[in-house]
Amino acid sequence: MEQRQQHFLVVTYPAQGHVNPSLRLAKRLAQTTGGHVTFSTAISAHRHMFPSLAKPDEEVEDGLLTYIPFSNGYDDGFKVDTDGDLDDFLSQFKLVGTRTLAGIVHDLAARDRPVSCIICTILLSWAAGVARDHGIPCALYWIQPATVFTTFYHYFHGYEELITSHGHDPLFTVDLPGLPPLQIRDLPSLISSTNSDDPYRPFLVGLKEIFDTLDQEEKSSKPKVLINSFDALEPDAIKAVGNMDLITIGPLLPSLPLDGMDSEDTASGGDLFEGDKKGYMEWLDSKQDKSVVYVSFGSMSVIKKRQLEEILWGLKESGRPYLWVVRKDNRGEGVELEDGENGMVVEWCSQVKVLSHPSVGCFVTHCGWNSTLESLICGVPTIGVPQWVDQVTNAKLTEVWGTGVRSEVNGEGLLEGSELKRCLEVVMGEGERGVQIRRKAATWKGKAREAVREGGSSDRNLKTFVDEIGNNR
Ligand SMILES: O=c1ccn([C@@H]2O[C@H](COP(=O)(O)OP(=O)(O)O[C@H]3O[C@H](CO)[C@@H](O)[C@H](O)[C@H]3O)[C@@H](O)[C@H]2O)c(=O)[nH]1
Repeated sequence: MEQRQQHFLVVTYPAQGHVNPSLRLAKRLAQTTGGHVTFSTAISAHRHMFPSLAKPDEEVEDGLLTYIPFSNGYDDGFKVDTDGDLDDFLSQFKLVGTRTLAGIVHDLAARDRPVSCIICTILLSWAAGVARDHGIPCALYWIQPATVFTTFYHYFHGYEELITSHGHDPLFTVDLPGLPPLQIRDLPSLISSTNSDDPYRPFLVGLKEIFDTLDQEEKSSKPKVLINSFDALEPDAIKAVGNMDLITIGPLLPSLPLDGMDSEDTASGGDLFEGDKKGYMEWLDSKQDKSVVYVSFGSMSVIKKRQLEEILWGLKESGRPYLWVVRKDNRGEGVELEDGENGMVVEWCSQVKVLSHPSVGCFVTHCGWNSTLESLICGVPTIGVPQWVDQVTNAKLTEVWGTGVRSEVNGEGLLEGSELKRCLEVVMGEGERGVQIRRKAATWKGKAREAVREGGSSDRNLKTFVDEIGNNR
């Protein structure tokens, strides 16, 4: 009997840090299998990915992927600060999302394109229920480091009390099986935070649901978790949860800027924000190699006025040219930032292109996992200014790899301009430490590229995963 083509349905949360790695995986799957891949995020993100659609939920076909959005009940988007309670949002998301995703799976089957595997990212554990109801295998795609996965695993399996009871002691060291010693300040903020009013706390409930789902699955088979990381980067963390298969398939980029492939195609193609029209790439062309400081705190961080002023002061004092991404909606009220003599401020850029540019010498980053991987594969050393969730752990990891430094904040949690200036001097200056950091960044660039190259560890892992899904049908 002729084997049916595989059809992966990749489902993701409607945020830039989730859309980018999911879209990259979807494209990789389509190229690897030659089969159908459908990408599905909430309408609130889909409408920004395709701003010219007549209807915000319209299906899109681009020759490689099909894009079909689901509704989560918030088709115009949701912001915690202004639109209400995160708890209500997540419950509604689950309720409406379950129904509308099930509708998509049903419709695809009716169109003779039955889904053979659902892959979902974090915070969407309910998608596993949709898969189960339709008799379809489901895999979790963990879009943060294996170290963070393992940390949460241990937190939910016996270490909660130890971590919580030391929440007030940032320097207390926790030994979690398979991980290097981590201080409380290095653990994801959702579990180390002592602030019981943290508006983001409901995310922890969402994460618990993921691990409950995996525990449930483990009763009948070894759960498979795809991880956007690579073997050489986190060898111990990957093996630290023996009852699950952590399958590294990263670092996934839009189209890999591998040697000979530093093409136009380093744009992600899934931007939820409008790119700045300023000629920042030409501006970079005019600068010397490795001289520019690139500053970006991802898609979500809101930077307060005082913090912006400190950063501006530090950048100016360092005397180095800088390219700084600060969207208007992500800066404190009343803050005006203008292009300076030696610096350019943009609303949104094509980050992988920027990091691939030879004139960029340092990335001042909030350490979102995508930014961390992008800096690694482009060989750009980092100064970590972590804000929340996994970012503190990611900043710690860059120090373990030797590719960056973590900046220190003052008693008010503020990165002072003088500290930024100091870090820039460490990373970009001629001192011994800077030389070593830059050497390590170059080494890890090579290892990251090796992993995703044809025949590399991540490439092999993805192909094996695809074959296993195919064989089990
Ligand atoms: O001007 C810009 C700025 C950013 N980006 C891209 O936006 C993405 C940002 O992702 P990330 O660096 O992970 O930051 P966040 O958007 O903050 O991501 C959220 O999601 C990540 C994955 O779960 C977590 O690691 C972070 O902590 C969380 O804040 C990256 O791919 C960047 O290349 C651009 O293309 N242009």
